[in-house]
Amino acid sequence: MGGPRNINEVNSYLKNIFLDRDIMQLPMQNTLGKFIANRRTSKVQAEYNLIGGGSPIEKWTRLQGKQLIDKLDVMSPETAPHNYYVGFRYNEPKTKTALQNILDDGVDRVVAFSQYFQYSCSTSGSNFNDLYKQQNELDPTSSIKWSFIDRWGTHPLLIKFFADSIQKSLLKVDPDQRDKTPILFSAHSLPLYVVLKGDTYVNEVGATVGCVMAELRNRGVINPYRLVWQSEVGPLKWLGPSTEKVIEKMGTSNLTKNLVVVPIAFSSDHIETLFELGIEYRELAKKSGIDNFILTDSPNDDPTFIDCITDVAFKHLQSPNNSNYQLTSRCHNCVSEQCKITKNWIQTALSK
Ligand SMILES: C=CC1=C(C)c2cc3[nH]c(cc4nc(cc5[nH]c(cc1n2)c(C)c5CCC(=O)O)C(CCC(=O)O)=C4C)c(C)c3C=C
Ligand code: FES
Ligand SMILES: [Fe+2]
Repeated sequence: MGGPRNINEVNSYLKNIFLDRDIMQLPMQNTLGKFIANRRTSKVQAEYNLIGGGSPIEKWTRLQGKQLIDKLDVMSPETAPHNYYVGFRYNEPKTKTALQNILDDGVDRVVAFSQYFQYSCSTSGSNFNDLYKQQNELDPTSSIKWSFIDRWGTHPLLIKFFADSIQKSLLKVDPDQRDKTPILFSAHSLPLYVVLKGDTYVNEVGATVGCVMAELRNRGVINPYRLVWQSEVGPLKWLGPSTEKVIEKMGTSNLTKNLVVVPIAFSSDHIETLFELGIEYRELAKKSGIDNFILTDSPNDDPTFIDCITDVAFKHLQSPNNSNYQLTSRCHNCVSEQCKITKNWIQTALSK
């Protein structure tokens, strides 16, 4: 997604989100999207002010990219030297900027590596659609050989990262309460109509949670757990149960005084982890009677996570077409002409 680097970029960042037809379709989108973005700007600016005045996403993504290519140069000398480019969707450096830099550098082989572990047409799908449009404009003769990493939510090192950080967090609970402490996995929600369209995200987040819990059970961890959904915006019906309501009820019904919350769908910190979970829901938990609210760390530059993205890229370079058929398949009820065009391009690019 990217994020505003300072509060002056919040308005254009929100406009870009509300004008993206892959994430939402509004009547008279050009007018209504801008209107909603303008109305939300001061609220979102205040939230960014509480987390340091801007999004840390570019800092984390560059640290991840740099460490990934350094490791890859050693592991895969036959495909070296490697380089990384950051392409965000709603704020600079956008995909268009990254692609222009790639072309200026004379690169002829590129892996489009989605940093969302779990695929949704509203996130990764929107980015692949944008990538198609930008390359069609800037590189119409297709001088670049492309391949795609579209989902990796059950990679063993990703599972290890989450299992390790949950175990570390449980150590912050008194031993006599530790095994009973609920683990709440929280992911960004989807409007229900997107789920019914056939979007695979909910399923894929569930798969990540299932693998993390299987690993923890193997290690003898017996805690109860739930998967809950955060950050709904606007009047639509969204997938529940909502993170906010579950935290509140767990506290007010006296179910627990300790809670471990795990952001399970984000590769680095941003407003949803730092503000929504770290400030807003921490306060809500406290008010509801949960004294010990423990938020696990986002992957950021954790060494296990860096090993994970390196391994994902390394395996991909050895076998670049292995996600081909899943990525080119479409949601059951997809009516988007753009999805069709992008998926045709991906199919053609992979067979080159
Ligand atoms: C990781 C998964 C995400 C999914 C799936 C997702 C779907 C989705 N989001 C919106 C609308 C908004 N999302 C906004 C912010 C936002 N969304 C995600 C992640 C997913 N979204 C992140 C990480 C962020 C925050 C980024 C940051 O600022 O650091 C916003 C803007 C914020 C606001 O106005 O409050 C909107 C709007 C929809 C409609 C949707 C599925 C269709
Ligand atoms: S909306 Fe999922 S493929 Fe088009
Ligand atoms: Fe979102």
